[in-house]
Amino acid sequence: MEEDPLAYHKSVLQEEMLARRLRQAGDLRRVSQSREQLVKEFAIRPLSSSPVVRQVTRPRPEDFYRPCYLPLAQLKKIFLKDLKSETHHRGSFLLLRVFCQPFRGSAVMAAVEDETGDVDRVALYHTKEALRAFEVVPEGTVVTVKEPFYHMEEDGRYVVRVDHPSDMVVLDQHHEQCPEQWQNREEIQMTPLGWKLEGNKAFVGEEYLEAYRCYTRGLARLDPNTHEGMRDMMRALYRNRSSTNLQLHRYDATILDAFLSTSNSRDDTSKAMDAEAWFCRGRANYQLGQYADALKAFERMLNLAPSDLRGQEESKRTTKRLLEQQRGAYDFAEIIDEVTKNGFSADRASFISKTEVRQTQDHGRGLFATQDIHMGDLVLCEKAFMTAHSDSRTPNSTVQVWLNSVQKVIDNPSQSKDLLGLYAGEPRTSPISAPTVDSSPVIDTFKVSKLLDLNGFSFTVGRELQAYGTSAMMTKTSPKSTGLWIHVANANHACLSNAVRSFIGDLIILRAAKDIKTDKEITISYQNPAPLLEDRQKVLFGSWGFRCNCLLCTSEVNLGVKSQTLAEHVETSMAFMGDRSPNDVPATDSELVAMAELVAEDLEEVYSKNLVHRLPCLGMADVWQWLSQTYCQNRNKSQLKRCATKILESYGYWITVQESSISMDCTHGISMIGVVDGLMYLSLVAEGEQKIELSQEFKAWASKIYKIVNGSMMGFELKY
Ligand SMILES: C[S@@+](CC[C@H](N)C(=O)[O-])C[C@H]1O[C@@H](n2cnc3c(N)ncnc32)[C@H](O)[C@@H]1O
Repeated sequence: MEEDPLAYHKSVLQEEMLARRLRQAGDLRRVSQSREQLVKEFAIRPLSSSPVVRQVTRPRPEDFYRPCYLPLAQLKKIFLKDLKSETHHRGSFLLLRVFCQPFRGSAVMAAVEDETGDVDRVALYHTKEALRAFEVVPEGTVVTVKEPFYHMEEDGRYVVRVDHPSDMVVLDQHHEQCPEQWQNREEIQMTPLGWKLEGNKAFVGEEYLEAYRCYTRGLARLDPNTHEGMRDMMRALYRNRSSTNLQLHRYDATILDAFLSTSNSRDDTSKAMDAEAWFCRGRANYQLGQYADALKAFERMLNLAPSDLRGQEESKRTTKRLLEQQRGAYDFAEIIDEVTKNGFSADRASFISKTEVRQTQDHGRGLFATQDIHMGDLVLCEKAFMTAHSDSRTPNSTVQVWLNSVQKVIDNPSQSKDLLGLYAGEPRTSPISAPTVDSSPVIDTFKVSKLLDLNGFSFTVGRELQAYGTSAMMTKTSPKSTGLWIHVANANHACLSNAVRSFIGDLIILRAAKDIKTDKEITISYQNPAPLLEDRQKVLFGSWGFRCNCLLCTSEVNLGVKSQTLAEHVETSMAFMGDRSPNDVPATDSELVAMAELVAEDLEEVYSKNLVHRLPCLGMADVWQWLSQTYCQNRNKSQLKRCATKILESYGYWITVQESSISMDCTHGISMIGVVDGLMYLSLVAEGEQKIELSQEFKAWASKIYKIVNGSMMGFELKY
């Protein structure tokens, strides 16, 4: 293979950089730029207004380090001059002021000074993607960087690198650590009313972070024990901040502020204000998936303001969510219509009550059935914790899911336990919420990156409207998306699984692929099972760090399926079919058909023991499919019947036909679209033989399997 000169060049540079880092590690910082140089650099950078492609990459495990878990009060102040290269300054903090407008590259870059006037740069990684740099750290902001890491970046320049957002604490002007020289006199003298008005101005201008800061400063100026007039001001600031938090998706804080703003007084003005607070509370509960609490909040709101249309609408919407949550009452056709219009987001509740997370014997936690679930039934439907879709600006959806998940739990610490409880590799830990230090939850961003690898799913949005398995479905779709579903993430893998997953917008759907008894573990296949055992194990080990020992995998070892022979036959079969589409095979070309029959016969021979045990023989499914399609075109019904039955057997489904009824042994079946094809061929043959009832029964089975594989019936009639 030819070597890519660019890749080679890049790897040489990386090695040189690493060598430089190692050489300089522990050396005292050398000043590399003056304040004037930085002012110039930062004045130019924000001017680039063209949309940037975010080149944020996920860190390599060898670069992981832990966040600071100590409060500021227990850390020792150091200055920029004390920094050492490639060093985590454990037990210390820097006190800095941002002196230029920051800009966003792969990180938010800020030019900072310390109290001695020394200057440098801070790179803030992993901040919320949607925020502009000046919203994250506006010019003039006073910050502390806890346990700073002084690191050489790709361009060969050093920065104070912040990977865990909680390692940087923004200080209020009144904070005891904020030096007088950096205090803004005008701001210090502003009254709570002044802050409220400033906040309102920012809110109207949709500068929600700024509005939040203003209301917070206003509240900090208030003495809660003052007279009633001031209490009204305090409630107003809380109420306005509650609405602001709602806009910022900070739902925990919305609820708390709304609570603190209610007066429960009976005069009309207070009632109107309290109604607004209950509304915010209800909306926040709704967004957190706490529908029962949301409904209560909207009822309280409507008690105070019975004719409020927003309250009426919200309470109707919430009632629907409760029904979905309790009964799994979904109209999937309606949801598909909605998600295709709404950027692939479904306003729906999760239905997970038929399942429970429990400890398994040897695979950590797993998902278990709390009731009997019939084949084809909905096991669960879960709304995503986070999804992201690739686009030209942010080509990597996994990076977005990672950053937005980190931000989501920083904004809503009540959800941190759900996220951080997911499996992130050995050792397994029991779920705990992120600790709050210096008023902000400490989230280890690297841990979130790691758990995303083990728990995230990649999927393709836009498929919902197409018939499953058609070329339209494969081609008329958006690029890859990534999603995280907290409950489903507990499901373990089996190639021979008893449930199948599918996606509609940001909902994941699990349907039972066979009857599942109460207390049985529910498994899904993490990948489309490849015909060869080694291929399956390679992917599972490479991506999830385990080897599968499901019945299919162990049988292929124990039943002596000779991997080498099988691999050769599967390869022959693939090569044969790869060259020829059945559409191009003339009806008269019996030689080709005979060749395909020989390939199939050889494969049956290799799989003979699997067949006796009615286990799937995935390597021969394609050739039977090819033959079925050819016989179908040639209108050779008896051969079609034989080959279609073989397709089903390849996937582990065994049918017995008695008169006009059929029974299917699905014990070891793997639900894939090929099974639906096989059943529809059989339906066609029966129809040709005038056995209408039998034909209908095959079609009913076909639609059942289609629904399992596709999640809904969308596209079935279109395809068959
Ligand atoms: C998405 S998590 C599933 C839940 C996980 N068992 C837990 O304790 O949270 C994926 C991890 O579960 C384990 N796992 C899943 N299926 C397995 C299997 N069939 N055999 C062994 N380990 C499995 C692996 O450690 C894998 O990386």
